[in-house]
Amino acid sequence: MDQSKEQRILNSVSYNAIKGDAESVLDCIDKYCSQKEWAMNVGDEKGLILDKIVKEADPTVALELGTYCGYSAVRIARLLKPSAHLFSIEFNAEFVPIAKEIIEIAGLEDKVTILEGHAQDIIPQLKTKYNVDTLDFVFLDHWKDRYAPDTILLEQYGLLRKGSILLADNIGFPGAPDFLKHVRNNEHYECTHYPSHLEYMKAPDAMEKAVYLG
Ligand SMILES: Oc1cc(-c2ccc(F)cc2)cc2nccnc12
Ligand SMILES: [Mg+2]
Repeated sequence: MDQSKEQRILNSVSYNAIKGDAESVLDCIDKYCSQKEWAMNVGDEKGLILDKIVKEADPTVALELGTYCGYSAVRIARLLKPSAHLFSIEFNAEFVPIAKEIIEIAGLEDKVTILEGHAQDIIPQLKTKYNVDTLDFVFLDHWKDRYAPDTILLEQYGLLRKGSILLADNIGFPGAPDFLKHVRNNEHYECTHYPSHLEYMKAPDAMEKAVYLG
């Protein structure tokens, strides 16, 4: 059976990246996806915004919704302090082993736990099954119509604390209007908009930071 695009991305990382070097893994994926095959990684331009917010948050416990090939998991985990951990939720069973392998090539397998399933099923288990207290940072990068309901789940399950930082990808394109409606003009959130561009393209996109105020 023909290989998938995601398997081809893994092949490229496995062949070209330096084992244990997260930067080289990111560079390899960005090179492959800008020169060979477009893929929905957050990419190098929006990746710099992600880096900035992760450094600002300096999270002990981070959550990512939408692992895909593990690009943003590597991007986030490479910035985490020794005691910190990233949980990443992915529902597509084909992507999970590819992301695990890419994260391992980056040498970050101890910092990242990939949870396979739908966010709406896993979020309710984070405290009980995964011993999470509250989340310091959440990166939303899964299906856009799930940003708002999953954010509400995070609130309802007591997973956000005063100062928890949410960062959402694709606010420009494909867009997440319900999420923006939920966090903007909401006394419980302080929002900041970051205009950018769609990964590896000239088309406009944006990210939104929403700090939970309790
Ligand atoms: O960053 C992204 C971009 C796109 C996407 C798809 C098709 C286009 F034409 C343009 C952009 C989809 C995404 N789905 C989930 C998480 N992130 C995504
Ligand atoms: Mg995205």
